[in-house]
Amino acid sequence: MENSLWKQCLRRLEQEIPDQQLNTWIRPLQAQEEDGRLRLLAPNRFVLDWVKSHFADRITELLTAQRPDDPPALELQIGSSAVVAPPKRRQVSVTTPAPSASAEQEPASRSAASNLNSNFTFDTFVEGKSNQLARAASMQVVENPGTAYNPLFLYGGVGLGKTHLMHAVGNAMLRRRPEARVLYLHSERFVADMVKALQHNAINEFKRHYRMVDALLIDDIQFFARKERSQEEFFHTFNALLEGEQQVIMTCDRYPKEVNGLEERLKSRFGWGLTVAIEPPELETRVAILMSKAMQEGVDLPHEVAFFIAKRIRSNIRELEGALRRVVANAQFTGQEITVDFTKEALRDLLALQDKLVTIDNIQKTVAEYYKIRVSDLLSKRRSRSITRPRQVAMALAKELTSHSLPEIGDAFGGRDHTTVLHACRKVEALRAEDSRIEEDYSNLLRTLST
Ligand SMILES: Nc1ncnc2c1ncn2[C@@H]1O[C@H](COP(=O)(O)OP(=O)(O)OP(=O)(O)O)[C@@H](O)[C@H]1O
Repeated sequence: MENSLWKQCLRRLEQEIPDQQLNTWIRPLQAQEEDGRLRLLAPNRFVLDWVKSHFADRITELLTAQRPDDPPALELQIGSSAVVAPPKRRQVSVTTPAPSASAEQEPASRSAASNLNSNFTFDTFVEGKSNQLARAASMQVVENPGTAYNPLFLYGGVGLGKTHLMHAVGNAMLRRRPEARVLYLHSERFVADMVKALQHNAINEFKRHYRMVDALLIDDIQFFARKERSQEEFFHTFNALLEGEQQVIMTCDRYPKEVNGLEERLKSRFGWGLTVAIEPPELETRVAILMSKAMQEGVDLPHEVAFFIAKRIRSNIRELEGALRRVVANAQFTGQEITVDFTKEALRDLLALQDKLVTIDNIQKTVAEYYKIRVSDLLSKRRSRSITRPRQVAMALAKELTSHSLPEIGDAFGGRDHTTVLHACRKVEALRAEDSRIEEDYSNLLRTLST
């Protein structure tokens, strides 16, 4: 059967490796099997090197386990088995109108035309575990635009910094080469422009406009879903840019393969470059972001206040910024000092709303559903691993997400002692550090419960 070796490996790897890592490193690989050999084609050197150093041994093990008597050889190389050839390294010939004199003389007006937000730079982007890879890949794109990772595909939930990073690349490219043509736009704008061009019989100008850029930054491509004509146009624009080694950066609120109503050929082509997730930031990063935003605003934010806000607001960075803005505005308005008590008061409605949303009841239901067990199991005395682990996770979540005390949490879990809850919290903390599956489960649950 075609690719059966790889399919079996993949099934195992899917159980062993967290989803974000699978999406970035494993799923973009294309497999070819012949004469007892498995050849894996990586879209670029970065993916190739990473797979070689992090996964090749494990893949070899899995192959050997499938055929212990005659272990298949593993070959890793750059390439694509797509029916349509991947982009060639040649310049595409587009008719580029001569730049206008004013644009030549004033790089600033270029950047205005780029639609870039000059505040979204690498300097103002706080690095954390949740965005490390995305940030590193973005910086690489600045170093080698059009060739390092093309396209660069950033995905993740709302308000996590995708747009910020994309603009940071654009701004850095312009700083290096003020004459570069960098264009940022939202996918909706692409669709609207195309409709207008069709109405005015100007589709050729439309094509030319988008194809003459050095870098096209296009946000929220989930908006292309079910818009066939726009996808068609985007597909051609995208191919032309890739062929010309012009950089394409895209963002999306989810992994491209999970966007319904997006053509398969687009989805598969998006994987030719690098696809990286931005995850919700962990507590330390949220604190660092708040401190950095406050500093930019010239506000003296005590560390314990940043910590308090970051602990209570977890859903996304936009909300975090909103909360900070509210506290700062209140302080300026009333002339009071920013303390934890002042912050509690300023954010009272917001925090009350959160408390209402995240109850122990809610946590138990969500955890039970996630692990496919019953809420009554969580509250029971049963001690099998399949029940105790979810129970410990639920207790740790209750401690992290609500303001209930340990005895109260113990009570809510079938009348357990507070030391049992404390033990559960420590156990889960240790497990998260050493077992990536538990870490992934915990972050998934945190995300579900805090949005
Ligand atoms: N790591 C970070 N450091 C500093 N600020 C950040 C960081 N991540 C996000 N932000 C800020 O959070 C806000 C929301 O980020 P952004 O608009 O980039 O989110 P997004 O992921 O594109 O969301 P959407 O999908 O809604 O467009 C911005 O003001 C941005 O500056």
